[in-house]
Amino acid sequence: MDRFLLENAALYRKLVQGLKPTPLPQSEDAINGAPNPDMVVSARVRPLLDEDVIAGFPRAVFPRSTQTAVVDIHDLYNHPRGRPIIKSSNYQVDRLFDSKTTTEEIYEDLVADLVPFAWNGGIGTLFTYGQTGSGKTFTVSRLEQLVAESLMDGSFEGQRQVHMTIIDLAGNSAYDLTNSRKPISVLEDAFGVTQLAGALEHLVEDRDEVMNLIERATSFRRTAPTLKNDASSRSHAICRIRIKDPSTDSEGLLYLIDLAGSEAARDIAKHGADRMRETREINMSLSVLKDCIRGKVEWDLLTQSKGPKSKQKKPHIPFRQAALTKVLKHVFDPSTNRRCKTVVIACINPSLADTGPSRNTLRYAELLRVTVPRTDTLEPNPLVPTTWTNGQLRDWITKNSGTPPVSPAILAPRESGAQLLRLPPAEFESRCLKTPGVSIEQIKAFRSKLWQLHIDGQRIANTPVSNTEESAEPSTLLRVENRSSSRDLDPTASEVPFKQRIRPGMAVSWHQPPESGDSALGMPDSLQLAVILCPAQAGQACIKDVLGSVVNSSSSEDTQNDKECDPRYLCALVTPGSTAEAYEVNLWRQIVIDVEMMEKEVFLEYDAGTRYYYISV
Ligand SMILES: Nc1ncnc2c1ncn2[C@@H]1O[C@H](COP(=O)(O)OP(=O)(O)OP(=O)(O)O)[C@@H](O)[C@H]1O
Repeated sequence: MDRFLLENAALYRKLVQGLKPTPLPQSEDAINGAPNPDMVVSARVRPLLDEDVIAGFPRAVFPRSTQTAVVDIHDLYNHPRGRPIIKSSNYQVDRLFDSKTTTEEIYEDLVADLVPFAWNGGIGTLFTYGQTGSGKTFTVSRLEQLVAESLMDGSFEGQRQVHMTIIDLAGNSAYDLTNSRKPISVLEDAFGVTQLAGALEHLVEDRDEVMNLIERATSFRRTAPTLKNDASSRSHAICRIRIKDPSTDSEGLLYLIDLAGSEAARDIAKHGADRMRETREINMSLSVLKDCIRGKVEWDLLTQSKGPKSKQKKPHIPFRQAALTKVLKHVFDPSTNRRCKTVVIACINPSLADTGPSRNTLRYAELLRVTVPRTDTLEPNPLVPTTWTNGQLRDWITKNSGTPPVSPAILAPRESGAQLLRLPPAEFESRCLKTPGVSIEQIKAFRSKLWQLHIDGQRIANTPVSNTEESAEPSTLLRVENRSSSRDLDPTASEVPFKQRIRPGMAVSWHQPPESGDSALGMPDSLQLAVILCPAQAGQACIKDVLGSVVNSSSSEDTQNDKECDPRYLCALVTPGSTAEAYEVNLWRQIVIDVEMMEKEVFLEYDAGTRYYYISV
């Protein structure tokens, strides 16, 4: 085959030059949806290397100049009756980098965002994959350096402890690359957490420490010669960076993964049995990885979609089927409910000798793409942020984020309204703070405003349009059914001081008398919130609250005293959730609160997506 290609290289060049632009494929995005900003699938076409040029193989992979992120591969085929012919195929990815793009440009475009995302508690994952010799290690090793520089340059808000582990996986065996490639075990503990038993986790404090670890790991990476690349890696190298916030005990994760090369059948044919088995294992783990990536994206889309979820089939995420995906359990297990951003870089060798594997790599890339429903096909509604396109969102940010306005290009470079609502609060804050002059109070009020609009927007979206006057009554009932807010239904209620209109379901902030001992409730001193359940007198004599106090003390001897005191209410405690600014209502942690101890009414809004309550203004 190689001989046929070399003999016809000049003809091939001529035929490719004479090719008329093939009709553009109808963009899948135009039909199905928009690219998903939480899962970006890109391709990088490396330049032809000197050895390719010397061997005489021409370039066969051509990024389209007329259509973004579409690449053509032109193959040369031997025609049985006549001269060789060209067969072309084209592939669509989210982002395409041609041979002139530098790794620094790719970092800025794709990877730079993952670092603050993980710094603020998210899980950022980067994969490079492709045929051996296509530039995976070249790409990921420079990206690792750039991540280390960004992570350690002190530009992010707050203190973090950064821990690094670097392992590699060859088949089902795992090794610690920072500890002389000592074998380790990938285990799931009793709590379902994947443990890398025996792997060292290094606390790193500056860029040089990170770079030393990466260099040490590279030198221990197991390699075996392949036909394509003398230093080909035959294992998946996983660099895990755990970023812990000591003030909240929460942590973000960053995975940088250089996947083992998938070899072409032509190359495998010349291997021994061991290498064949190894190759099969690599290809199997890549296939499980693909199923997990797609499954997770589909799962996320399902949980964000409207409509009865119980009737929709949940995608299967087979993360236990391969050691690679077991290590990445945090990313794929839907029960962990963590926010994830994933970037895939498919590396492409442009040589005509390698069009088969290049086509496979790009086909795999296309399979990883799961588009999100286009918000511009939903009827846009200025009152429903989930229907906003990026343009509408940017416009709203400019007009509603206060003075100075938050830069929409920094806060929402690509996101739609629905996607911005899913941004973790810390990430939202840190993006806003990049606009000079913006204060933290301004950001909190701005975020509350967006959420308030979103919650009101959900009500609008859920309320059927009523055409008749008689329907006014049922529609009010529907509003009550769909309530997700502690606000009084009567819009004029706020004109009356809250202590004169206390009702079940009202949320209040309150302060404990110092003598009652703050620690008894295990609540942060700064915040005491509760939801009113009923007057304390409604409780039976034997009922006690979480502090062990009798709820209805009017049944005791102090009846007369009590009647003279301020009324008291049995309330449910509101406690912070696992993410910033999110709260849980603890119906079974009840406490009696004197009206005198109540400070003000607060509005709690329930978000069905995260199942937490948020305070709105
Ligand atoms: N964008 C690029 N610009 C210049 N040279 C590149 C580029 N990408 C890769 N190369 C060169 O191509 C060769 C193969 O690259 P690399 O080792 O990164 O491949 P690989 O995909 O990691 O292969 P394997 O899976 O076998 O490890 C190297 O010599 C590398 O320097």
